[in-house]
Amino acid sequence: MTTVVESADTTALAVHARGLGKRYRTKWALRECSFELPAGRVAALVGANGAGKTTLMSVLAGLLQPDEGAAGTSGRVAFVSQDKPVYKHFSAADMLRLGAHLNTVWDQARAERWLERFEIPLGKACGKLSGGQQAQVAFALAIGSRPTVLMLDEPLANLDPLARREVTAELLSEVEETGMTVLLSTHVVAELGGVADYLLLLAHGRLLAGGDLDELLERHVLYTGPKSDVPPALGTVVEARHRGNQSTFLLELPEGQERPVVAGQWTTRPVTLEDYVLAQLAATRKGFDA
Ligand SMILES: Nc1ncnc2c1ncn2[C@@H]1O[C@H](COP(=O)(O)OP(=O)(O)OP(=O)(O)O)[C@@H](O)[C@H]1O
Repeated sequence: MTTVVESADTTALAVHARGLGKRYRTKWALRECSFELPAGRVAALVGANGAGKTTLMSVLAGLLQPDEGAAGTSGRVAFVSQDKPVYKHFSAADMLRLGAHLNTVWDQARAERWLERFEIPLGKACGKLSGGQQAQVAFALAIGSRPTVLMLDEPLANLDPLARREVTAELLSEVEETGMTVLLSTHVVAELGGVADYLLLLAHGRLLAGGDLDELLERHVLYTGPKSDVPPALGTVVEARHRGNQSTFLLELPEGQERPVVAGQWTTRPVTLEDYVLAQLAATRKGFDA
């Protein structure tokens, strides 16, 4: 579903959540979720299957009522849900006409530009387009509504590797051009390096990490060296892996501590988004943080 919501809240923050919680019957899908997403950022919402990403986006988009806490978004919000439905008998051009009819603010040129960029035939019935092409029609519709906050649930899921790279690049240039804020959920974190600058990491319905991505990664370091039960420096072990005679530790450094220099056979390298997310997912799966 593509939904556009006009919000009365026009604070400087693009999205905020305070103590947000949502349950389905008795089971909490989201709990005590608080964060502030500044305007103009590209935020990656990541977490294992069932972590609560869709639930969070649906609450933020106003499609689900929270059971506790509150959330707000500034300006116009467009939400493209995971299934990205388009009317099967409508062509892409018909879908854009529908977008123009349903939205109070509409940028036909921008929507058409997106379709041209990805070589989506305008006249063909959407039902005859591939899954990835249908997703592009849904994105064009969302972009055409000129949102201030664009929320995309698994936008990269149906796309081939090249299209994934091009969609993220295109989103980034839309952000630069329009100043909009993007919140996208994904399992394909490798593609988000250099694109996302803010991270929201959910585990079991709770926000495990949230904030500026550079700052977050800066506080972490990855060590590889001879097999050892303990890391070569002080810090909180996010993940320890032991293979053969080798150990790898991903550490969160104590607040304010400089990156330590380690001697001997240990090597260190900066932590990437993928390193960090995989380590956190592995840790929560093992129950360390659950
Ligand atoms: N309509 C529903 N009724 C009951 N439980 C639900 C419903 N929707 C989601 N849930 C449950 O809420 C939890 C969070 O689901 P959600 O779809 O938000 O996770 P997700 O992080 O988006 O997962 P995925 O990565 O698999 O898409 C899961 O335990 C799920 O089973």
